[in-house]
Amino acid sequence: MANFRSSLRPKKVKIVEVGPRDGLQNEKQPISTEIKVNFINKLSKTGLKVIEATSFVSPKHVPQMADCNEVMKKITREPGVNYPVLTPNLKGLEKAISVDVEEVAIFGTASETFSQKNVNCSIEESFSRFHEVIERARLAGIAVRGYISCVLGCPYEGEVSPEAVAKIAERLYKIGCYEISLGDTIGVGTPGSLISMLTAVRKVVPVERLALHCHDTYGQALANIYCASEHGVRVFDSSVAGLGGCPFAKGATGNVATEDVVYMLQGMGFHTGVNLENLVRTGNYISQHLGRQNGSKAAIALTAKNNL
Ligand SMILES: CC(C)(COP(=O)([O-])OP(=O)([O-])OC[C@H]1O[C@@H](n2cnc3c(N)ncnc32)[C@H](O)[C@@H]1OP(=O)([O-])[O-])[C@@H](O)C(=O)NCCC(=O)NCCSC(=O)C[C@@](C)(O)CC(=O)[O-]
Repeated sequence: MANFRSSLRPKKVKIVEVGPRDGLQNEKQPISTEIKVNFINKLSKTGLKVIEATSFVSPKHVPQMADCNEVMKKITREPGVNYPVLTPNLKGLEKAISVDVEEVAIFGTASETFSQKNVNCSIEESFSRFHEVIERARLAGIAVRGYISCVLGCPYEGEVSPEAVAKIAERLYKIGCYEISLGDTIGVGTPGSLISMLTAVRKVVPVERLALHCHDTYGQALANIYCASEHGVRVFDSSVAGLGGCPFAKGATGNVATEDVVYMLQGMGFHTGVNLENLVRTGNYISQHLGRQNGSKAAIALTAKNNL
């Protein structure tokens, strides 16, 4: 009976909403702090439990995130919702601590050239920074997530081997990242390349500690997420309305749209905790402010069907 009951319980997935950070970081038009704060506050009412709010990086490198302090001070933090931020170094972490963040993310890559373009240092140098961040975060009681970019291809070096990704994943895990997010930064991966990479990474990091972060440049993101879910991954990063792209990855387009991910996962029987209609309204809100159509197919369909 117990087994029968547990088989009826919906399987849980965690959605990490990266719209306010990955989604907006590459926007060339100025977006006011007020709009960002409204956007995050609306996301907070959708049932999402993790909303990556901003990044504490150099404003010279990423001007759109220059208001990180104000954003963190002005948002209404809902109980039970986590608002992680990106911190590439100790300077970013100290600033994040000053506004009471509870979780940060460090970001590495398996491609030397991408590392230089993104954070202006080698992979090895980036790990020296990570050690400092992890040590300080531990003292402050702050959880640290680790990203790896270019896991299925690099805009500068092309193919990236699964072994190279596994090596970085293992290092991030061993230095104390509680979760490793595998980023297909330029959206080139297919279920074929994803399985090879995931197989290599799962040998060194437990699958419960892995997340998948897909950009949808080649339209493969949902197929990749489905495939990863069949291989045990239960954490998926996405951006509402399909916003996004990395300023240091030529040709990178938006993240997979959260509305599409939620629609698919709920259809597969996963419990996401997300109210899809509220999510669609929030995606429409930010899309209107950016002056473009919502990039989610599910959102466009539901907006028309339900008059949202
Ligand atoms: C990493 C650095 C800071 C190195 O930057 P740098 O120029 O090599 O370092 P620096 O230490 O010599 O500092 C240069 C200036 O930046 C300042 N600075 C230094 N650190 C900070 C900081 N934390 N916050 C604010 N200011 C900072 C520092 O004080 C100095 O200011 P100046 O003296 O010239 O006035 C820089 O290269 C940088 O900020 N890069 C931005 C990287 C970034 O945000 N990329 C996008 C996010 S990653 C991503 O999108 C991929 C992901 C995660 O989504 C997954 C995927 O899709 O693959």
